[in-house]
Amino acid sequence: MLTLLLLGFGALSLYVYCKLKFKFAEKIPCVEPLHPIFGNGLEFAQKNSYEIFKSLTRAYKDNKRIFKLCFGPYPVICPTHPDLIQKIMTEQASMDKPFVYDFMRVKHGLLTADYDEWRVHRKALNPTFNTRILNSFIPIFTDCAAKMIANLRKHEQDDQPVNMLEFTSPCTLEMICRTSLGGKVLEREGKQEFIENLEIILHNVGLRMFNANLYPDIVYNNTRFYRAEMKARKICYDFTDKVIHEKRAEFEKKLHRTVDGNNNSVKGDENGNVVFAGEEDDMLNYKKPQIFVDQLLTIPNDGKPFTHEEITHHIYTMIAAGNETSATQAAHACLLLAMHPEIQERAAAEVCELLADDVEYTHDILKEMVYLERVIKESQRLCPVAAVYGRKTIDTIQLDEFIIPKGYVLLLNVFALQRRKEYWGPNADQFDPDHFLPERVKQRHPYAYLPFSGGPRGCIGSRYAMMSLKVMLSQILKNFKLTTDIPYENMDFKFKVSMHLSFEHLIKVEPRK
Ligand code: HEM
Repeated sequence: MLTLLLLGFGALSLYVYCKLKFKFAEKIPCVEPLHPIFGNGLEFAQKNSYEIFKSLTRAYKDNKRIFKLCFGPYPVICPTHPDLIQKIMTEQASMDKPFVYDFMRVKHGLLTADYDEWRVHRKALNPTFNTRILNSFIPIFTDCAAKMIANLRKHEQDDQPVNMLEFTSPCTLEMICRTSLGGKVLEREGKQEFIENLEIILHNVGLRMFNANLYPDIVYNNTRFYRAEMKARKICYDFTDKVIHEKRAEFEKKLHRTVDGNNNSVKGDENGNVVFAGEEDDMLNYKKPQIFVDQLLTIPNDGKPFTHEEITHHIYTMIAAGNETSATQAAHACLLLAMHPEIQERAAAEVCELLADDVEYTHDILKEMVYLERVIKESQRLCPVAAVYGRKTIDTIQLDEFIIPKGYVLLLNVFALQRRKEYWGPNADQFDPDHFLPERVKQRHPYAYLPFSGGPRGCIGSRYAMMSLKVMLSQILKNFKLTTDIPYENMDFKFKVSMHLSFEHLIKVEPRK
């Protein structure tokens, strides 16, 4: 009897506590069906990641401004209107990331760092993605794309389609590894193991993010996924540690030479990078690619050099954030082009004219690929690889009449946002690159399109991604005609860390005459 009374009292206290704690969200519309104890959690637990994504998208489409999802009593706030999204993206109060980002185990990396650390690191790293540095990467992008084209050529006489992602993935991985760790990184001993184990890490992190039962460390750390992830991390870190140590030794040798040669003074470029003796011309004119790790070794981070751990976390963040996203987006764009022959021909005509006589890629040529840019943007609108992402409040923020306290998760679904007819018109679900004609862009809400997120914590690599995608896609279009048997209406998605097609990118490549 006493036990029953105690249990009853405990349950009542918990109920009252939750009622008071989550009172701020009481009037925010919620998604039905809502279980009295588990909230929406039960429904989610019974679904696979594909069905969860479908229900989430329906909920975002049905709600005009804001709604909530309840996991037990805990509310997750889901804004749907671009005004509210703009506020979230631009206010300091919502600049932090939810706990699931911690599963990546790169706490100093920009993607996951706590707000205070992120602010300092982002300020230091912004210049490492400036236009001149990005331009210094063009020869690397071109070389990696040429290898992808050579591999595709082996299939241009096949009757069977290829899976385009199998060609774009090695290409973007090589781009990101060479621009972040140096030109010869994928020629080193152990590179195959590095690539395979990187895949294991990314896969297992994604698996954990989409399985709430794997969230508690005590559960995950006792699974085979944890053991495989730790083993893979050791192999990858051993590989990159060696590269970073060698780079540091090289940096220190050059620094001594420079300091001695300049009577103990060191010159810096406009980003604060050290300019080494004998390399002034190359470095100040960005003739050599400005490799990310070299920059991390030289730029100050709030007056101090970056530590080995910080450098490692930044490198892995770039690889995790920039590789699969770009590869998948390139494959999506190819499939959409294969499904829309007229648009493909127009884009091909533009790139063939700009790249006639095999001219070398330059910043200006890439800038002139205006139609291709609209194609890429439209493919990011309809098939955004980063379709759902989150923020966490570090202070109270007002969204409409609701005051959201510190410590709550704000969940954004750009897949739903980028297909809303209010902003994209009656053909919102159609592939139409003219959605990005300058006059139409001007009329639209600036936060109705967010494939790279937005505001100060938006993607630092967005221009890198656009340049590398233009090089890859212009080479594919210049060399091949793409066709597919998959009708556009059948495009369907599944959800891992990023959004994927629920089938392969099966495309036939024929030589372009
Ligand atoms: C098509 C390709 C890409 C897409 C769609 C994309 C998308 C995004 C999105 C949506 C975010 C915000 C994520 C969040 O808040 O959870 C983000 C952040 C980030 N991205 Fe990208 N990205 C791409 C390519 C790249 C590339 C190539 C790099 C690096 C070379 C990169 C580096 C980063 C980093 C470091 C962040 C964290 C920024 C911060 O919090 O300050 N991304 N990206």
